[in-house]
Amino acid sequence: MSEIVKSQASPGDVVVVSANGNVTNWLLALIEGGIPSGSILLEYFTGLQASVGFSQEILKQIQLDVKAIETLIEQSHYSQSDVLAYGEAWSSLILSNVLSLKGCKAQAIDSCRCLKLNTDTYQYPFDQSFADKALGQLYSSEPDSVFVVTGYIALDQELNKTTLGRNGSDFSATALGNLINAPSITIWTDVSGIYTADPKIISKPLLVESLTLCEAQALSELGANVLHEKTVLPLLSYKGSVHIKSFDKPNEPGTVVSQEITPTNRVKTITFKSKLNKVCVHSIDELQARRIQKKIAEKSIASYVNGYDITQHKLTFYIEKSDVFSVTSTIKAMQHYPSVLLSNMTLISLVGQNIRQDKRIIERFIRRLSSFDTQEIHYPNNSHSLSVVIDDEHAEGLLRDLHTSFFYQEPTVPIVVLGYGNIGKKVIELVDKGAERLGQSLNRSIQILAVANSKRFVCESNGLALDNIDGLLSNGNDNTDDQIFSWLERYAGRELIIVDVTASKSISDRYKGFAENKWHIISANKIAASDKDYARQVESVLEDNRRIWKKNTTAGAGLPIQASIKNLHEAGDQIEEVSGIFSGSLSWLFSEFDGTKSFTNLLEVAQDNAYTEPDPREDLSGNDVIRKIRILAQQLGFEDAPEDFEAAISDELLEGELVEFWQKSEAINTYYQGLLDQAKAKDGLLRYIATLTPQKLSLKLEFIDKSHPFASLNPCDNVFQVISAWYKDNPLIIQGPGAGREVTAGGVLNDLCDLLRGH
Ligand SMILES: NC(=O)C1=CN([C@@H]2O[C@H](COP(=O)(O)OP(=O)(O)OC[C@H]3O[C@@H](n4cnc5c(N)ncnc54)[C@H](OP(=O)(O)O)[C@@H]3O)[C@@H](O)[C@H]2O)C=CC1
Ligand SMILES: N[C@@H](CC=O)C(=O)O
Repeated sequence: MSEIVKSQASPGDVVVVSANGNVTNWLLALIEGGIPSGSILLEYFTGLQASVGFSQEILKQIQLDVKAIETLIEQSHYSQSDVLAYGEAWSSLILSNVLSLKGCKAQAIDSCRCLKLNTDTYQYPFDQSFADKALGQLYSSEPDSVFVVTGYIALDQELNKTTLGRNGSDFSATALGNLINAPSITIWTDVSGIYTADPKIISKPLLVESLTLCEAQALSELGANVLHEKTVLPLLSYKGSVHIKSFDKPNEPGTVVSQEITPTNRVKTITFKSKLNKVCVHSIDELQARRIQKKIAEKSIASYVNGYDITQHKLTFYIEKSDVFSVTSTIKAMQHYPSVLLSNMTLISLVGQNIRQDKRIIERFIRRLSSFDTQEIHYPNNSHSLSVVIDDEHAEGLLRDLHTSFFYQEPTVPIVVLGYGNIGKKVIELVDKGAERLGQSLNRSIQILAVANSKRFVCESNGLALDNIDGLLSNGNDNTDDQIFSWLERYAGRELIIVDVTASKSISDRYKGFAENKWHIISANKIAASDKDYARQVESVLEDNRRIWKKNTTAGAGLPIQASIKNLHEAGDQIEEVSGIFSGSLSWLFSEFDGTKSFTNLLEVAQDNAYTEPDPREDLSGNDVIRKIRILAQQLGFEDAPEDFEAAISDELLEGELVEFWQKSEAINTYYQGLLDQAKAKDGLLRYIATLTPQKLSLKLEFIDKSHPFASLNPCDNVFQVISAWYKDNPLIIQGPGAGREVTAGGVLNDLCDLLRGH
């Protein structure tokens, strides 16, 4: 410790010390008769003198003090505080002496010279003017010294020595730091700061870099060893910074307690207090209950989960086993009758600024508890903690479970969603609703960094709040020239997922750049995937960069056709043919179109239902299905087969701009009425059928018999009939909705899960 003080302290700095080693416990044992003499103290200090080399005079002084203590105790002529105060006095003498011997001028100071307790003032426990006067004198008489002040001891209002209870030295330190307006206070301890959980139970807890004052206070009220409740008290009015560091690893950053109130809404740490007993006091009113609580607090005894039941007139709380005797006798002395209801209980609490205002944290907490037999959930009087009581036997298991759940999710891979139309909006809605569950099942948190449409984009490095993307986009950044990619440059080379739910060629042209930037891609946009040469180039860069391209929704929306082909292929099956209906919009249109409503009328409905492409001519021209055929052909190894594709509409009806297309409604309706009449005349049905074999890729608008396997589909269904070596006489059929918001967005989320699972 002397090396740390020497390297870090300057003249005028205050170092507050507690008693060395076990000294306070030995002094107590001497007082209580647990040990017959002070020889253990003498042995200890003789050893210490040999190892740290403080002066012989100090050792002699300690020997005299120990003799004096023994005599006082023998004569029963002492106050406990006076005896205990020796521990800190010796400590400050030794440290100041060792510092001086090392060339760092230091003075041992009795804290009773500067710390005097105030009358019952909760917020300002010490007398400021008393401290100002004493410290002012010290600074002027010893301007070039470091002051080594005894902790744990102060004067009471009658100017008698008094002890400050458990962790009293830390309390003295924060109190003195506050009284002298120190720019910073460092609490040196045997751990490197505050951890996400007790390192004795959790093998690899994370260090908490910073705590807000509210978090520190909540933590201290839950019995944290490093930050005692009283220690935090002076910090409520303190303006400087507070650090918790390890004297074993002084160069590590430790934990900072900051005055800033940053509403991070996340769990920072989980506290664990075991071996608690539940005490209950029956038949008392609320005022009596408060008096009991006050009395217990005055005895510096921590009580937890305090609750007064107004209907049953009873007070319940938990205390440490070692405090049971003192608490029950105190209550009995107040003419009430306590009973100890439960023993060996543990209090586990989540702590984080405003976590109680985040229903997802509460839901996750409750969900984790459901697999444990817990005693009671407790909502403390602040919004920064959430507690549960469980028996000691199962407590460590619950702590491990909670710790994994709240801290061991792998860091999120940030996601960017390009396209905020039918599918993009639904994807974000599903992520927003399911992020919690997804995070749990993937053990990764999901975070969307940016969302764009063709005009605007919004971004937030810490993740966007997903419940108001419409509002954010309306005031978002200009994206008319794909400006989002300038913002995204900072992520080049970092893992990121691009979700392309546009139908844009300019975006698909960027896929190679995405791959070069080491970004994963999830596409519902079929343009890049259907261009075999370009797709190969993209795949090759992705492979070099160990990144993934998921594109299941580019054929069959959410149906598992691509995965099934891949699995069969990998398992050794030989696929000979895949045929079926691959257009959701045309499947729906040809099922619904019976002449009662005009075709263009139905086309508008299909568009409203998000079955069509943004430009429905892409569906009618066959382009959309052709893309799907080419995507599947690559997976089947049929990509070089000759193509024979027919549109589902005559070419002249497609000519011109989209508005001109809609102006030709009459001609379009006449065209389809003609086809319907032909189908009826043949007692058949109109279907747009794709067939893939190694010899040919074809797409045709056909009249099929009503008994044909592709005849009786639900409107909008896709059907994929797979004939292979294993599925020869009885083909494999994959059938279901082939277009629509939910199924497609669901498919995109499936891709996301697969990607995050590394499939
Ligand atoms: N609908 C379905 O059932 C299925 C659709 N898909 C595919 O999903 C994709 C999206 O379809 P859908 O949501 O219906 O189409 P929408 O037209 O509803 O949405 C497309 C979105 O992309 C945006 N956009 C266009 N260009 C850009 C750009 N350069 N940068 C950022 N955003 C851009 C549009 O912006 P703005 O709003 O400003 O126009 C719009 O928000 C299509 O590729 C489609 O083939 C795949 C399977 C099924
Ligand atoms: N427009 C497409 C939507 C899905 O890819 C279709 O009709 O199938």
